[in-house]
Amino acid sequence: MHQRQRPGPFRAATPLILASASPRRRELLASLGLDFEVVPSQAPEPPPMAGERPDAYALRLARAKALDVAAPRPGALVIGADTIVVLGDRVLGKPRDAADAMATLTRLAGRTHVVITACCLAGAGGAVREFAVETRVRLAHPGQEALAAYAAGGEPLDKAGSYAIQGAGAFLVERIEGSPSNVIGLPLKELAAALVELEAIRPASPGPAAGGRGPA
Ligand SMILES: Cc1cn([C@H]2C[C@H](O)[C@@H](COP(=O)(O)OP(=O)(O)OP(=O)(O)O)O2)c(=O)[nH]c1=O
Repeated sequence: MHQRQRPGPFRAATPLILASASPRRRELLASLGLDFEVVPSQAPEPPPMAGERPDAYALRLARAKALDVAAPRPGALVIGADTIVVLGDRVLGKPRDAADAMATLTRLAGRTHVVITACCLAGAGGAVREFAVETRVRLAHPGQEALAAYAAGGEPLDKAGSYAIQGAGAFLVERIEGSPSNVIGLPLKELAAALVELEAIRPASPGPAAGGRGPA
């Protein structure tokens, strides 16, 4: 699938591929103004290994997704990412069903957790840049009834941590420290900086509306 370019602060300077099936990641990357292909990775997402740090785990999955898509596609820069929710030292992935979502939300409610999104930028020769970004999120406890209704509503099902700050799940969010886009699936500030440094993207030239002085 091809994501058409739309207005935004950057332009692609090299062919870019987003190795993701996530519509949120597609939207976030497109918001930068970039033209790119979408090729979801078929890499498996195994659970963390014993003793593996959460950021190392997220990086391992992001790398597997990027390399899976990059290997047969020379000349492109591939972006792979993985988002996990971490409470204490426990990694909470996507829920199996509404009951599992309710169990996760009950654990998270009234507490602060960390959302980690790891990104791997890779070419056919291997990974060229990797980083993991953390955002701290404190969820309120709105009461069991509201939690159960939200868990049953469907939105939590494909989301790490069983909530979506960009959707109805915003009603749960008491405080967020760090990048909001990182929680939704891509840390846009860090990703744009890495892509600029690799000369894979560059600032877009300002359109006619920018630059000149408007009416006083
Ligand atoms: C906490 C939170 C997670 N999420 C989403 C982001 C990710 O899409 C998802 C975590 O799953 P991931 O396994 O990171 O990604 P994915 O399976 O959706 O897509 P792919 O592996 O093909 O790239 O949870 C939100 O959209 N909003 C939120 O507030």
